[in-house]
Amino acid sequence: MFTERLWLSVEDIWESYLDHPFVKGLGDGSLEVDKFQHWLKQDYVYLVEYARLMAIGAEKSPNLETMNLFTNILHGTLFGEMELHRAFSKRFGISEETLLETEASYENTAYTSYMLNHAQRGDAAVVAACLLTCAWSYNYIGKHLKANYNHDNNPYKEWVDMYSDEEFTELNDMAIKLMNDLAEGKPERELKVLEEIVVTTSKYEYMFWDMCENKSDWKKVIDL
Ligand SMILES: Cc1ncc(CO)c(N)n1
Repeated sequence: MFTERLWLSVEDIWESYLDHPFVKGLGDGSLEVDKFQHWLKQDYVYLVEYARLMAIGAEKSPNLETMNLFTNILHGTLFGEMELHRAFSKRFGISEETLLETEASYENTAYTSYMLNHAQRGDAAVVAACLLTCAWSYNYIGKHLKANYNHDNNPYKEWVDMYSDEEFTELNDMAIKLMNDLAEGKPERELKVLEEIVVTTSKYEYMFWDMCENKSDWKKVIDL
């Protein structure tokens, strides 16, 4: 399967997430709250752009089954995953309006613009390649944290639970199925393009963790 080949080219990058201080801090609960809040806000506006990918994928779907997969992932993102963000923001006394007013950091915009640009000019397989890393790598991290840390007193327990649970795993399985279905029968030249997108989004994921660890935003670049 195509995703088995993809795994070999991203494995090292994904391993590095597990050593990242932000991810480790989520696992053992030591992550500073302000860094987590930075993730919460940046990720909320990230997910709005990410959801657009699935809408583009639905529009470009060659058949009903593919359309069902794209829209199921779209629904799961808006009404499943984003509920986690809304629940955490309530705990911190941040309203949804405030979350949505977040100015995306340049790293955030670079990542979503990269995906949306490829999705808009590519076919449904390209859209599937754009969205794959997000779902798959968070599920990979969630499962790793669930298996390797004790979460009894971890304030981020719900984070680990959600990204490792059955529902999110199903969402990820749909993203993997989409990729394999749509890559089937493609010539090597096109598979290489899809692979490059998955490797690049994997690097962007690392950058996103770093952005949250450093609480990077436009204010740090130009404070006007
Ligand atoms: C940056 C980023 N990547 C992936 C996911 C998982 O969908 C997320 N919520 N945020």
